[in-house]
Amino acid sequence: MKLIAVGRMKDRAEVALVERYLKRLRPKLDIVELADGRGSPDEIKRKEGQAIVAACPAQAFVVVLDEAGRNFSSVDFSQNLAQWSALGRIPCFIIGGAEGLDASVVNRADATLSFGTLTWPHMLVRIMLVEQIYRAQAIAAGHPYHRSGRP
Ligand SMILES: C[S@@+](CC[C@H](N)C(=O)[O-])C[C@H]1O[C@@H](n2cnc3c(N)ncnc32)[C@H](O)[C@@H]1O
Repeated sequence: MKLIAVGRMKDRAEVALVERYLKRLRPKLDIVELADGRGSPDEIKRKEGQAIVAACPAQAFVVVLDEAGRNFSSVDFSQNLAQWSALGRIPCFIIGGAEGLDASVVNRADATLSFGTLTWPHMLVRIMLVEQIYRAQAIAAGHPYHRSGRP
């Protein structure tokens, strides 16, 4: 699996949180960090969008992180991730930068994933995504990391 994310994660506390889950993932998640674009907000989105689309493997199953995207329960996300992986296409997650995502990226999406209608900082989205991928794998494996607690 692959994650294409705009921006370099420098904060040690954030890096440690990503690493906490990243080292447990099977299959692994390769993270490709893209440099922040420069210029006006529109130019930034366009340049970052070009770089994101160029970094997507041709056959990838592209999952765009978007607050206007689809809300999954963790169990639903686990089942969908298994289905996407079974297609024989590499799941490729995308997180935009401070200006958000260009339409060219949203149009490339095979699926979208929302963490609610709140806008989150992109580095926090990265941390939450790797945790949810780990949770999805734990659910699929029947590992007790995930406890639904719901009746
Ligand atoms: C700081 S946000 C961008 C905000 C930008 N003004 C916009 O309207 O998209 C950076 C990235 O984090 C991700 N993101 C932020 N909030 C999200 C949410 N609630 N669900 C899913 N992804 C989110 C998206 O990929 C977004 O492009």
